[in-house]
Amino acid sequence: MTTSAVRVLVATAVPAERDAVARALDLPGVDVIAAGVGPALAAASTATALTRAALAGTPYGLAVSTGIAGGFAPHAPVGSLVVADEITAADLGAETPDGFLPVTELGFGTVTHRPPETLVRDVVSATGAHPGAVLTVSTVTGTAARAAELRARHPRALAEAMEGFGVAEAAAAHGTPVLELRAISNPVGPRDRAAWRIGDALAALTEAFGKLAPVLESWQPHDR
Ligand SMILES: O=C(O)c1cccc(C(=O)CC[C@H]2O[C@@H](n3cnc4c(=O)[nH]cnc43)[C@H](O)[C@@H]2O)c1
Repeated sequence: MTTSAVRVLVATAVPAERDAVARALDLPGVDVIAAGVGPALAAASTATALTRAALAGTPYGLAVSTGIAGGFAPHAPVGSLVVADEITAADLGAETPDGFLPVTELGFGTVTHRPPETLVRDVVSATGAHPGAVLTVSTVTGTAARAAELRARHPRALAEAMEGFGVAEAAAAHGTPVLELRAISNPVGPRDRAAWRIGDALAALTEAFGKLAPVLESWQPHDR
């Protein structure tokens, strides 16, 4: 028996990232959208796309959050790739005199989604991406102190970006597996926007998705 490829929704934040991915991924059944910046808009856009496809009788079997990201030095240098084995909302919770409490410790919701292990392994093999935790933040880190605080709370964190958890929440609501792949454009730390290597990171993203095409074409949800 032959199995057909699952439909894949790839969500970037901005059009430049969408175009970098689309340059390498021209496959039937793969849609690449610019879903907006930040977890809320990413979740809304992703949920809308997933719902539309489901109502049309052509549901997606995988949602991918991707784009550029900040990397935690020295683990994820500029120009490298990171694939999330854990997508964690790093600032969803409450500040207390004793430190940060995630919403889960307040008795609500979830702060982590885990992509399928086999898919993460396949992405590592195909692209050379480093596997680790990718944090989702609503505020880009701008100081060394905040970077150190995040790493202390999440010792496995390799990168931070602003959309992964939103895409993952939307995917989870549809029972759809999720993946997050990031190309590092800047170190997480003191703000120096002029030093962001956006062009290099977008080129790395295009190269990665070129290598990923056969992985996405052959992946099946039961491989989870
Ligand atoms: O100005 C441009 O040409 C341009 C091209 C592509 C992308 C951008 C963005 O500004 C994307 C914003 C997007 O990037 C992620 N990101 C990148 N670095 C970090 C970081 O250090 N901390 C958190 N997020 C980061 C994030 O997902 C943003 O949505 C501009």
